[in-house]
Amino acid sequence: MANTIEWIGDAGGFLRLLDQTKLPTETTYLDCRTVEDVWQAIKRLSVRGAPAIGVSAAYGVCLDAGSKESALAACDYLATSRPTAVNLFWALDRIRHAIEKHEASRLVASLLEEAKAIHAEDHDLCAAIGRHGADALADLPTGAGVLTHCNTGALATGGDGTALAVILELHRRGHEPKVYADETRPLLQGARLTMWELMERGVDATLITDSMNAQVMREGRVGAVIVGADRIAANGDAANKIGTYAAAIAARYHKVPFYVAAPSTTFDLTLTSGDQIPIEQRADEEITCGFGKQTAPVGAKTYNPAFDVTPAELITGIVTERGVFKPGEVAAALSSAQAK
Ligand SMILES: CSC[C@H]1O[C@H](OP(=O)(O)O)[C@H](O)[C@@H]1O
Repeated sequence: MANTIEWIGDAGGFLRLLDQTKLPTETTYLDCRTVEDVWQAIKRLSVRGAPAIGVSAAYGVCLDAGSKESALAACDYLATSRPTAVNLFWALDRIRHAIEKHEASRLVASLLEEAKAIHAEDHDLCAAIGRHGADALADLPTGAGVLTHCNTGALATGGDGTALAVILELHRRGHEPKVYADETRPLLQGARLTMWELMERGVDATLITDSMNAQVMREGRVGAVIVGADRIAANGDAANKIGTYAAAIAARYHKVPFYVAAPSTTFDLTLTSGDQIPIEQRADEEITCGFGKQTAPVGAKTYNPAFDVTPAELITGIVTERGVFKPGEVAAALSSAQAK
């Protein structure tokens, strides 16, 4: 598996990102030597996925940390790249605290240590999510169908992923999950990235269009749905890639359990409900001219929210590194764990 995110060198080094806009046909890397390079990479989804965005931004600040002022300005700038994934803001806040705490004389080295710690911690969070999620789905019959949306694997995180970490753990344990991957329009993270990751790992995966998922559930092919998240409010409402909400409605109608997998760094407990989650709006061309192919009249108006919010009532359980919780209980569980 190619390295999604890698810091090259020491304090004077740079950030190497696997360019996810080129997958699955090309494995190419972006060497980011300025904060602007990292901002652009996040904005155009060369690096994407809530945890991976946070990790990349943390490293990005290290590219302009010659003074506390420039480092803090880099944090503010990177925070404008994408609005929904709260991991970005969590990681930048942690870097801001490190800027305040450390001596200016060795600031870059100190921030690089903090960014590497954030990266390593996310790797471990993914592993714990994989274990807890596989435990929760252990009663699925061998070979049961598992539907997922967008991409939540190693390409989206600092480790094996969130929802995909659960699927990979089920695979490792011999449950032989048959994955149905939504292609995930308009940027096709499911087709381009999830299928690439699962096929690389030898997992049985079938690509479907987003509009097929209700029919696949109706045909009884799906034993569970598991997706990721970009921001989860205190009541358990979860923002995730557009199309997730429709999958949750179909799952409820067809009595298929619907799980959300996310680390505690994806929770925003300052929000009482998902209505307060900022939803990124993206360019018309992603729909009218996807991957350079004009498929709608030039100048066609679109509505292109990158995320939607699944209400807690449609979620069976939220898989975190601390365990699996009902949506209404997860905030208290995470808060009590943080208090310890
Ligand atoms: C563990 S990744 C979480 C989340 O991020 C993805 O969005 P994007 O590809 O726009 O960064 C998708 O919503 C994943 O479920």
